[in-house]
Amino acid sequence: MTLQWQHLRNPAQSTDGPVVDATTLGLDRWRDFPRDQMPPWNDYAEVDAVCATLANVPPIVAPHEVDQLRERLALVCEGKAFLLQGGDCAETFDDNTESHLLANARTLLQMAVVLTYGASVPVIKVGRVAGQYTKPRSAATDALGLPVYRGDMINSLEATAEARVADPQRMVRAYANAAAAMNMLRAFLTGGIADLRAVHDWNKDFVKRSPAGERYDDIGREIDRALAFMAACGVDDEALHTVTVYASHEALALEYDRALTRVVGEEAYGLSGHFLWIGERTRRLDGAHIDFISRIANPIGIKIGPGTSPEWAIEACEKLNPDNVPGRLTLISRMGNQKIRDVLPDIVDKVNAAGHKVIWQCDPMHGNTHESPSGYKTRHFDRVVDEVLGFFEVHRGLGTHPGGIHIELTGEDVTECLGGAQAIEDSDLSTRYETACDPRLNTQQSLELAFLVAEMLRH
Ligand SMILES: O=C[C@H](O)[C@H](O)COP(=O)(O)O
Ligand SMILES: C=C(OP(=O)(O)O)C(=O)O
Repeated sequence: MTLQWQHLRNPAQSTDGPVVDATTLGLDRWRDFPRDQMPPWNDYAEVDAVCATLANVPPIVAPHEVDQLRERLALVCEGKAFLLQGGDCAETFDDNTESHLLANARTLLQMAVVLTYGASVPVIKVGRVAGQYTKPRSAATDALGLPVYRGDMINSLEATAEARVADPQRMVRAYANAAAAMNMLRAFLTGGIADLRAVHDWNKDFVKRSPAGERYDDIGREIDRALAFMAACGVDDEALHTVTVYASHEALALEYDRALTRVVGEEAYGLSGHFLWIGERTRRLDGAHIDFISRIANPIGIKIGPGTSPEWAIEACEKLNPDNVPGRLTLISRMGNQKIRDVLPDIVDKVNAAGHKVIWQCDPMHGNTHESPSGYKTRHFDRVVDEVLGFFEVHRGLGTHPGGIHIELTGEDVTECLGGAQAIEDSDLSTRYETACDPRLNTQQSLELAFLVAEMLRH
């Protein structure tokens, strides 16, 4: 099955200019609604000044790319493609390096190859990248009694009271870092690294020696043979040499996302990223985040935790996708492996029965976090896999499409999540525990998961 390229409108090339303005589109109505996880800004005049600057900068992504992603996601909605979304829990300015970005991108591409090859399904690739600089938190203070770290866009991870003050200037740094990341990814992904002929180079040395790395290399050899066959037949296609990875982040610091919103023609586009999502902690239907995201044309996601009712989900669909556009809305379940089989079926069943076109995506990370005996925030690979299994079981049972997975991962050899073929134990966590917030799957664990998901998709 191949993705059908459609003719895409490029509103940025329109000479007509906006035909409606921000006020008509209600882009600032969110300011009047209750807002959870508010960044503790001290100086609102400075916030306004920063936003005025960001309102005039070139955006991170382009409107036609946003439209393209929505159209591709429509295929996921129709059961003809799979959505793979992943990246850091929290991007940091320090780690916004070429090597880190490429390592993460390569891991995502490896997973995509395993899924595409293993399940013969087109895979839409979306990174948690170029903007994932904010974090919702459970408490306002950390274990030391300091204001909690809320992501590099807001304050610093450094454990001092001074570093934890929310600094509006960090939004400018976040923008600059996001722009640099997006620029680099665009250049590299179309400039050879994503070429399927380089599929073996994506396998880093530390992964090659793992069982998942070996299986991956086997696929690589089969792809080599297939490419040689196609070349011999004279078949070549751009899709074999370049890849599109879209950028996504949680729309949490609304000042930032609003400042990077542009009105194009009759619509507003949140151009801080292609795909924006609202988290479990900020999804109140009468709140600021839902209002803001309801007014932009991007494909959007909403995290749904174990406390979600089918009625809530239906109301969210009505509010966020009143025209029932396929590809517009993704419901990202993050229930925990022990709850998904009980809570998700009713939601899927009723949303479906109400006729709402949504993508069902599974985030098997956020419902499975616990503190290890040695005090690390961690997740066990078995529970992650079990939640994905549960997700597939629910959809198989209802005859609906398990549309995608949403993972916190890194291309580094970290030890943040327990288990997997490396059998990471509690005593190993301290070896390379590097996340700024939540534990991520390392490359080997990510690949293992991709093989398992490919099998689930195949069946
Ligand atoms: O990534 C998600 C949240 O920011 C995170 O799980 C909240 O973590 P906390 O409970 O440590 O605040
Ligand atoms: C905070 C996140 O998730 P959730 O809102 O599901 O907790 C996240 O994905 O970074």
